[in-house]
Amino acid sequence: MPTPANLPVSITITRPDDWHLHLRDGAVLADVLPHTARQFARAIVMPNLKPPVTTTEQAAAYRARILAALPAGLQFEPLMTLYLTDNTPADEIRRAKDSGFIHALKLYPAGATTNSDAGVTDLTKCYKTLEVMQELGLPLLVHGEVTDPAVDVFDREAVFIERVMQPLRQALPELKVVFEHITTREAADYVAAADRFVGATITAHHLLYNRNEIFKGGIRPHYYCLPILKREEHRLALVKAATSGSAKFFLGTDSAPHPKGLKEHACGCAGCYTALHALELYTQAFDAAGALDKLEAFASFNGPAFYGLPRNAGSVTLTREAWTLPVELPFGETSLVPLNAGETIAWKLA
Ligand SMILES: NC(=O)N[C@@H](CC(=O)O)C(=O)O
Ligand SMILES: [Zn+2]
Ligand SMILES: [Zn+2]
Repeated sequence: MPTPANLPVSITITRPDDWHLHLRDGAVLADVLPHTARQFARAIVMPNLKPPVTTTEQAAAYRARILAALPAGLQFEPLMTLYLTDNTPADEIRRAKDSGFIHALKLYPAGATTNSDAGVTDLTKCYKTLEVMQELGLPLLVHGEVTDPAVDVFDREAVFIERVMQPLRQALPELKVVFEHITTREAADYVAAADRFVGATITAHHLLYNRNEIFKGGIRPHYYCLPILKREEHRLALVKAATSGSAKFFLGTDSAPHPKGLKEHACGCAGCYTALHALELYTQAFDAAGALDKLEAFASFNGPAFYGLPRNAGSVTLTREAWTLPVELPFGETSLVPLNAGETIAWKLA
């Protein structure tokens, strides 16, 4: 189809980063890492391995395995994180900061999501440790959902704001906090109204889809992730936040690979694999909002500013050029189904 004359046919932006990524470990690393490294110069690497990455020593070893899996010719810097537990000692925070390669700690409320069993049972238990993070300027990244089974799964993020976020920010007002993968109007409003110590990542899939997508013509497990897709009004609030020009919102794909057999399953895993085409999906979302001019700050400037890191050198170009995604990808001994498998999308990374 010819492109109408008034639509931009390409966009060039400073090389972006992914501020929320799951790379997993072992043989599959080499299958997923090149997808990310092709688009992004750096990524905040999530620590929810089995067992979780809880010490600086473990993070150093994991970082070395990531770099060893990087194909020659690709430049990529993994920004490591530690998994916060009820017992993370203050000394571990100092070691993490001194390492130079650990950029944050991650809060998984115990039981909230994939590999969160070793997560925090009550955040107030961690306040002493968080105080040291505040002092050293090491951000806390939060999976912002309560785990109370009495709370409806669609309300868990909004309730987290009241039950965890507000008391935390009251107790430690200068602790840098990233509200990860926000999915609701409540979270977008909360972050927009907060001071400079709070930021948020937004995924491409939460910008593009509402919860209807999970149930279109039958149950579609590849659209199941946590926090779960919400109503259209929430998607619109996320698009508004991402395209607002506010420096508090930045790109975080939450690309989360799971083997095909565990997604297409009676009790399927949560997580969408978008690393293959993330930048194209974000471009599509910003284009649909008429806000391509806001993509660069969201993808390439706001994240480094929040983390106190320099912007990347170099650039990437996307063209309005339709291409069809593979139906599956290699994933160690098994296979991986990307989000939008077999579908044609409108933008292509050059
Ligand atoms: N987002 C997801 O649905 N899953 C993530 C975990 C997470 O980010 O919560 C995963 O590790 O699979
Ligand atoms: Zn999460
Ligand atoms: Zn995640």
